[in-house]
Amino acid sequence: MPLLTRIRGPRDLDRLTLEELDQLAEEIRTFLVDSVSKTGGHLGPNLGVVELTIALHRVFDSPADRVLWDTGHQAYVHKLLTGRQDFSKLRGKGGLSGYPSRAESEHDVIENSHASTVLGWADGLAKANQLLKRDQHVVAVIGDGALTGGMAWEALNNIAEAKDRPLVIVVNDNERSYAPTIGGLANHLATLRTTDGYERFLARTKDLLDRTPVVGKPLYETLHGAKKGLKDFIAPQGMFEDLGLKYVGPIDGHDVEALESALARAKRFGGPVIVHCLTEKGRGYEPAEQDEADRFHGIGPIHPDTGLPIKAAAASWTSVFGDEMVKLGREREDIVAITAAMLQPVGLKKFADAFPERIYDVGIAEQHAAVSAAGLATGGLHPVFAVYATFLNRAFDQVLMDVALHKCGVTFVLDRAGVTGDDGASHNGMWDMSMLQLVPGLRMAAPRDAEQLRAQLREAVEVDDAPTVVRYSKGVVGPAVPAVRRVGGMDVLREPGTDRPDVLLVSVGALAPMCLEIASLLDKQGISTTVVDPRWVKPVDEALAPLAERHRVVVTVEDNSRVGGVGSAVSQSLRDAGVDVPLRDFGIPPRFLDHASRAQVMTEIGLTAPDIARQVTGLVAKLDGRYDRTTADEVEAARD
Ligand SMILES: Cc1ncc(C[n+]2csc(CCOP(=O)(O)OP(=O)(O)O)c2C)c(N)n1
Ligand SMILES: CC(=O)[C@@H](O)[C@H](O)COP(=O)(O)O
Ligand SMILES: [Mg+2]
Repeated sequence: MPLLTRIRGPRDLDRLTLEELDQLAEEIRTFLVDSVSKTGGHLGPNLGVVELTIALHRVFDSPADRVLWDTGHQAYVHKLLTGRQDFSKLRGKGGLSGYPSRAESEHDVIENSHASTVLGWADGLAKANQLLKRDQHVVAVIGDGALTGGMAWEALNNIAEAKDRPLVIVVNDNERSYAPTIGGLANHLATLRTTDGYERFLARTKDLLDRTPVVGKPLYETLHGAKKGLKDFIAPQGMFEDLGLKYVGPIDGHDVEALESALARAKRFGGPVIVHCLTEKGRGYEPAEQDEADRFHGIGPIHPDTGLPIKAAAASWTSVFGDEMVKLGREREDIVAITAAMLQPVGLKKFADAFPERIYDVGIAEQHAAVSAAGLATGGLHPVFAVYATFLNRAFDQVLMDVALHKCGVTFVLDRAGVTGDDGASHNGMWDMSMLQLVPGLRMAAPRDAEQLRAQLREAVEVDDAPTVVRYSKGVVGPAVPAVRRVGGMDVLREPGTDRPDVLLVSVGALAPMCLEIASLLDKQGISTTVVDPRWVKPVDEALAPLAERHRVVVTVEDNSRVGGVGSAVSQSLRDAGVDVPLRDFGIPPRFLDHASRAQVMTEIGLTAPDIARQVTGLVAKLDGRYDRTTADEVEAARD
């Protein structure tokens, strides 16, 4: 009799026997593989937390108690057990989010997918419970990878201070982020893992003594009672206990009974307590268990029986970057690379294989990566820090005050810039070109195709007295877009034969093909358009003002927030140059975008050729004093 479909909420777990719980775990794994192999998603992390999530929801009473997830990519099982079992459109428009979502469920709290924040949330909630005398347990699940993030230690420092403030921290230790987790913390967790922990000793002793009841029970009670001395003897003080946190573990993270026992003890403790659980990423699905790269951390659709991807990988922006980095590494010994626990996803694996002594994986620690890069540059090297655009947000101050203030030659390569879509609001790389406009001296490039990516990366690493940024989209790199001619540092991609064209369209980065389509649509309306790619969007090229002056209107199009982006910078630059030409900037609206495919999101926010062409047509019509809906509707018709 299937069990999973009979679980409508966590309390339905209470009536299950241990055998039924094992069956449920098996059903969940089968469900995850069947479903996520179709939709793509974080299969490996979720296969690793099946028993842990079951035990959490049996010991704690969500939503009365709060169960919090760090990063949230491993919350699929949590969703299955809290009334959400339709994964058919996971991460798709109208489907379940790939992360916790308050709109989906009262069981969800943290929606963002940025790592290392859960302990901060938990600290705040625990403080609120204490002040408001609320009888609520707070449980925070954090992975070993997320524990390498600085914010986690800021929170732990606070949590450890209040011995009387209940808070359960579950360390989900699978020894991996994508790749094996690096650093001193990982080594310490390994020590704790291998030390025959007090809990395991007790469990073994209990098991042994249960088999000899006459001697067993009193002896077990004595051992349990002598726990302080025994524990110190068996399990040397770990870092967590040195901090003042009670430590329970290591616990087999796939043994529901052991997990429930440990979690129940932690629940009763009455202060901050760490439950160290040992899990296996990808557990129960052989292709994932065998995958040494990242245990199927995040996958696209796969053949469930083999684990092989349905679609062969095409040339991506990431792979173009990775290949060029290897060439650069051969040409220049001073070039080193940095990743924040994402060596493979940012395309630095080949560089690492070629130059193992010149790659630094700093863990999920983007702030440290930026400051360390300032140190590397000051030490005579040229660091290239490759990171997803959205994850650089948290290192803004380090870029500003450590790298830029000290005029360090550091190159930041921002992958997944612009709308990414299916990973939801917190993953879109939509803030970088606004945020980095603020950094004095920083130079920023947005390549339009593979050739420009290679060229602009090379230009960037030549700069040794300021931070440089190269940012590009997620996924398959677009078609080559040739230039008609170069003006200043900019490439003219298309120009009409007239002396004073109507529109100067400033095309930023990977949107070049769309901008050329806009120009074609405008042609149909009798509107002449010059398309220019600035290549380096910061600082604004001095040649732009005189070029703009020869047009009736300037239009900018960028895959970044409209607020403070390239459009704003161009507008300010033209004003400063005394060029009084109307400007209309198109970009991402300053709001959080729900998960959907990139194309669906771009359509929804009107960042498409027909939408922009229609609006520009209306703008030009207004200039001609002949604006009416009809004109705009004509372009609407041009969509087809
Ligand atoms: C600030 C930030 N940097 C990078 C990432 C990308 N990322 C997502 S999950 C992950 C690894 C997390 O490892 P861990 O916390 O151990 O969780 P596990 O996947 O092992 O369950 C990384 C680096 C992120 N989500 N947030
Ligand atoms: C949870 C997380 O932050 C990463 O796993 C992210 O989902 C990966 O994104 P890509 O799939 O674009 O590499
Ligand atoms: Mg991990």
